[in-house]
Amino acid sequence: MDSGIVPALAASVNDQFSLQSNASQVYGPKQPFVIGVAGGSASGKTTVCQKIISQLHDQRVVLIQQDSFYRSLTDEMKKNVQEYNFDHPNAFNTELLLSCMNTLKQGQAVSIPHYDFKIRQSIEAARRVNSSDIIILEGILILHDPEVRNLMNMKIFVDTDSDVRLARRIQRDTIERGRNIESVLNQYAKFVKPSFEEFILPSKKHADIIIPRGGDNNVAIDLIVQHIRTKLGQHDLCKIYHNLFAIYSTFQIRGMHTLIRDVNTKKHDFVFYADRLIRLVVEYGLGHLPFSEKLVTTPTGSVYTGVVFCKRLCGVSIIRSGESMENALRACCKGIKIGKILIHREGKSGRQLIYEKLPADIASRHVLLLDPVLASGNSAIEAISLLLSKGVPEANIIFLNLVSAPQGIHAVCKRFPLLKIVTSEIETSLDKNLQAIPGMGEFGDRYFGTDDSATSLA
Ligand SMILES: Nc1ncnc2c1ncn2[C@@H]1O[C@H](COP(=O)(O)OP(=O)(O)O)[C@@H](O)[C@H]1O
Ligand SMILES: Nc1ccn([C@@H]2O[C@H](COP(=O)(O)O)[C@@H](O)[C@H]2O)c(=O)n1
Ligand SMILES: [Mg+2]
Repeated sequence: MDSGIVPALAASVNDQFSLQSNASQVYGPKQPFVIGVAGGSASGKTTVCQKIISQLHDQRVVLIQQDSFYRSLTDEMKKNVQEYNFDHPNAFNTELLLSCMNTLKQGQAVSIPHYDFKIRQSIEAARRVNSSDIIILEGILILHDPEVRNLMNMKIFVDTDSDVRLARRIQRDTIERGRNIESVLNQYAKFVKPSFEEFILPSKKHADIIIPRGGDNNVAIDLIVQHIRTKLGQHDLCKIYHNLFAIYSTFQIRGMHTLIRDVNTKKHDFVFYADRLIRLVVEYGLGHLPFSEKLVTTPTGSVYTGVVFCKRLCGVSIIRSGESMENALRACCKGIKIGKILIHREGKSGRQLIYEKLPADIASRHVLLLDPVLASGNSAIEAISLLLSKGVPEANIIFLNLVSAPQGIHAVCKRFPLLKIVTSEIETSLDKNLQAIPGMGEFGDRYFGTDDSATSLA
């Protein structure tokens, strides 16, 4: 199949993001993956970026536009705006762009200006932008400057026929940028076309990938997204540990995580969205129970080939946060027995079992172990060891979390390779206090309203 994608210099894609193949690398310091998207005006750069971002919905992506770094025009220049070349490299504040990009590459937040095309004015530090796993830098001249090019792990050139670009530009600039047809045509002939030929077109040779037809080229966009995913080594931990299952992320799930992770979220909302996520984790976890085939007859007289899940189940919550997951489990499994374990934390690594109340016949049940946060794994190991000592087969335990830190995953998955962990998101790391990062604070305090700050916000 012809994708229409041209892998111009595919081998030159910087390999610093090559697939991480061993566990210790997964949570080591990692630099953002920077993608540059260049091309003539109205070639479809912004459209292509939006499509890439939408397909990478389970990744943290930030879009930086070279347009934001346009220099403001003085009043004098504005009077003669028809003489100003907005397509020349000097029209941009490239020093500021480089400094912002370098800060983002170091993983730090930065303030980006906003450029108003209608009044041709830049507003300094208008938008606070956090660094991300992926940074997309888009603009007509981002492949022109060698220093800007050097920032990139992947360089894309959007190649669209010049007639199509002019037609789109007339439409866009008259509708969105407050121009009239005559001024668009004059500017195009005087500056846009000559600068395209002098600066933009020659920069195409630096591209790793050339996309003909821009945003219409879905095959090319799919291939680019696949390549980015491979380079990022997404879901590496799931590849390493076949007993780890992360829910497939959607914008809905990211949105709920955004709310429960936000320090300013009030208790009521925290509980509401945590409950929604917990319900998803519980449903997904139940899907990992053994099942057998079952045929049923529908009201139309047809036969439906279905499944029936194992019914000998119980839940075990690790007090106190784990209790927040009990309701969701009860809602999914009517009348389910739920046991409890209380583990006391002593210092950084010490754990002591304080209390247990488990169904007497637990050894013959499948156990859904409940704890919203897997951090170091110390409490989990204590709880799982107790279940094993009661005769529960390791393969009959499904450990349900909202978030799991890599360190906890390594500790639990290595020690109990037959048990399954089901989680809604994998964290970046643990801090020195053994808190999951980015995390969501003390889950139990926020959920049950025993946190001072949460109570005051409620
Ligand atoms: N494949 C396409 N078909 C039709 N219109 C398009 C297509 N791609 C982009 N456009 C329109 O053309 C204009 C310029 O596209 P845009 O993505 O903003 O280009 P650029 O960022 O390269 O200037 C926009 O109004 C956009 O909606
Ligand atoms: N005040 C301005 C600033 C820029 N332009 C034109 O915008 C084009 C770049 O934006 P794209 O989304 O099309 O890449 C560039 O060609 C400038 O001519 C402008 O008209 N007025
Ligand atoms: Mg654009």
